[in-house]
Amino acid sequence: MRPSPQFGHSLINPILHRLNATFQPIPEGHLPLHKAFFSPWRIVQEGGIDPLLRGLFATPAKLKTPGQFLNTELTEKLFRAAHEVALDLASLNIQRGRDHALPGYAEWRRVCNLTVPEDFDDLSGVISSLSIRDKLKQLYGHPGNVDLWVGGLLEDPVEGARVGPTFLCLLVDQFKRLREGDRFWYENPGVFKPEQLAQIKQVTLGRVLCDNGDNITDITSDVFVLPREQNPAFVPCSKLPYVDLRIWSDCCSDCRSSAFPNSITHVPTIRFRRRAQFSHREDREHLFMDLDKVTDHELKGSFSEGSYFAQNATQGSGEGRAPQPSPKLERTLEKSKKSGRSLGRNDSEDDLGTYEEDLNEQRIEGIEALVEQLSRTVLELSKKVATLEDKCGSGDGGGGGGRRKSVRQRRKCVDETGRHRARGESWQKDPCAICSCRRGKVHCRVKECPRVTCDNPRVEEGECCPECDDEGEDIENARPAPEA
Ligand code: HEM
Repeated sequence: MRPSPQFGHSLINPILHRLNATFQPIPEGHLPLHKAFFSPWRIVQEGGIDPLLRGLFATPAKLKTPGQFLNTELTEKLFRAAHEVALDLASLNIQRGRDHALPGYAEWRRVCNLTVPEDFDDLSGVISSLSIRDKLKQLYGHPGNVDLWVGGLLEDPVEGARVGPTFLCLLVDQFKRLREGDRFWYENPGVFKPEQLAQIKQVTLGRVLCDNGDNITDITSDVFVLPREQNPAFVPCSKLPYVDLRIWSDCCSDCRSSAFPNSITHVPTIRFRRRAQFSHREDREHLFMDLDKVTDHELKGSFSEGSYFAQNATQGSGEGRAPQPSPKLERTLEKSKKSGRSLGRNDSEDDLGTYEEDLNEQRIEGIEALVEQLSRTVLELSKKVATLEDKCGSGDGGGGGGRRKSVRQRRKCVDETGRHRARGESWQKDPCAICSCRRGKVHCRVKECPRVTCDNPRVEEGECCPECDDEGEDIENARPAPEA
């Protein structure tokens, strides 16, 4: 519900504080809000974005008081630089709610199972200031006419919150719906791996400011709490946890193959297990690395070709040089390369067994999905082939002329010399065999010869059967042989 998050307008500070690296005001000084509108040049010429960011986390937000809900920079001078007559943010908020035909404040209280006021005294429990209730009565006449943004904003805050019960209810409901209606919600199973989620959850707004400022080096541990409320007031940015993006690395053991669109690494839905070297320090402990003996430097150096560090390392020696593995680690890597296994915690000359298990696990995870996908494809293709076969073998009935023609063509034959034979055609394949074309297939009958008893039978040219010189002596009558 749009008006409820607009409660944020009541928290806007009329002054933008601008602080230098030691949290002192910059020479150009702080900035009245209306002078900040439509003046991006100030960021370029007046010290960049860092002074503004420091002002946001190191100075208090505006206090919402019964005397002032929105500061006059917003109600009297909004966008004055761009409009001949300045705008009024409060009026805009009220008007926009009416544009959308939103029910009034009292109706929303009903939605939230809160008491519905019949007169303005009924509101004394949630809007304790009598003068405010009187002003409302004067303006609206009846509680049923009060706009949601106005009534919600005027409620006394619930303990521990910056909003009253109505906005609290609507904000909770809104954000709950946003989360539950979002199938890509980052905490949903399958959206991120647990170790990636762990990385995301440790990020703070402070980390975001450190990473996105030009040169913010110190910050409060909790940017929502004033420095004076924290001990120490400021910490170096390096102390705040950061996202380790190596956990998102999708490289399988050979990144070169990922250049080929049909390689296994590009088959959708297949994600390979993360390599042990890319794990958190905590994870690495059970993912084989002997951390007691291997330093972080060695660990980075141990990344093989295609790894994050190898890809980003500057060639050559000197400062940008890629960290090199220690001789011990190199030997271990060499050994694991030869055996085709990944590095293991208990790696030793004699102990090779556990790695094979891990490697298999890694492969099966991808291959199972691939096999499943291929099986589905094969099944679909088989169905299509069966359908086509059905259509072709269903005789001449049905189908268009084109199809009948193709069926007739299919019923032609090709003989042993590669010559086309018409349906029903017969030909002498050789002196002993007569063939014919039937239903697209060549059928041959081989002549059966009579038995001969002479010692030197002869086969005349163009004849099939052997004969003795003494013709007819021992010859039985020829009869057709069964179909070949
Ligand atoms: C200098 C600070 C700010 C200025 C000048 C400002 C100004 C505005 C303006 C002009 C609108 C459009 C009003 C309309 O015509 O309907 C708007 C909408 C809105 N503002 Fe702000 N705002 C500021 C800060 C904030 C903050 C801190 C929050 C919340 C924490 C907030 C929440 C919203 C929301 C939820 C809308 C409605 C957005 C929509 O309709 O899609 N604003 N704001």
